[in-house]
Amino acid sequence: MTETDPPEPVLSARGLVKRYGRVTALDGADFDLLPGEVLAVVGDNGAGKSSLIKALSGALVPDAGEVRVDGRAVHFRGPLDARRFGIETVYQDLAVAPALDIASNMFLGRERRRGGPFGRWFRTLDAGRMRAEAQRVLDELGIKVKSITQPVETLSGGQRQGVAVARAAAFGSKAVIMDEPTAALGVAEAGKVLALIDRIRGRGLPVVLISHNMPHVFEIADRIHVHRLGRRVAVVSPRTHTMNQVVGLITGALRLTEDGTVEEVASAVHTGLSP
Ligand SMILES: Nc1ncnc2c1ncn2[C@@H]1O[C@H](COP(=O)(O)OP(=O)(O)OP(=O)(O)O)[C@@H](O)[C@H]1O
Repeated sequence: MTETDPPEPVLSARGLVKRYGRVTALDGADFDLLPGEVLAVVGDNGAGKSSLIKALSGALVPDAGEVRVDGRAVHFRGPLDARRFGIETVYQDLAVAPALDIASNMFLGRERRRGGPFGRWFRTLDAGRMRAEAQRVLDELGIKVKSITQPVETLSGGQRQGVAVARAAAFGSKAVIMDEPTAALGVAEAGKVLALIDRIRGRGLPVVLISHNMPHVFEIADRIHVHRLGRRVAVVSPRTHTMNQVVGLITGALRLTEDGTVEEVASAVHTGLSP
């Protein structure tokens, strides 16, 4: 690789297809996540964004196409397969167990056992170690809570989202994928989640962010993947393109040319169908 070569994507996909009966959710979708970046995925309702990230996180098995990790083809049969590759996903519906405390939530399904015969034979949990580790991750990410032992149901929406994001950041070693992490939050709490994403990027972990919130996307993303009708139609930078242009790409009013500029898509009236 020379200095001018683009970096190898950490996570990528080529030609993904997913059909639900007559509906084509993914229609030959490509995807590339570069090291250390925040990549926003934007698109209209039904464009196939969720289907795309489900394929990348193992929650959906595509009918055709390929997912690659560090350039090598992988075949995820479920979310656990993706996790084994260090790909963690935070879903829109906040997969936390409300009655359990913060530390238990962070280690849900990955509990630490005590060493020695107790851990081995009685499967005794190492609560102290889990609490200490959970606290360390929260501190590192700047998430403030009263106590690591408080039930998650006593937290605000933003704090809960923080716990879900912290869990992904703690276990993700390759990439963190987030589906609308700020959708249900107020302005202040959404700001904190954006700051959290920034810190995760600061630790060198790339983040995929699905969002309908254009100001958030422009605030945090390094690049923007525009999804339309089941496939990637453009990748642009918030530094070189405006929000209006991105909205035009989403609706199909604009398209990206080879040199990276955008142009209006001629309507039927302009295409010679009428004199
Ligand atoms: N399990 C399913 N069964 C049937 N159709 C589905 C299923 N999941 C998604 N679809 C359809 O596939 C298309 C793409 O859906 P998808 O959820 O991926 O889009 P999206 O861009 O994430 O939309 P939104 O922004 O509204 O969440 C839609 O037409 C949707 O109705």
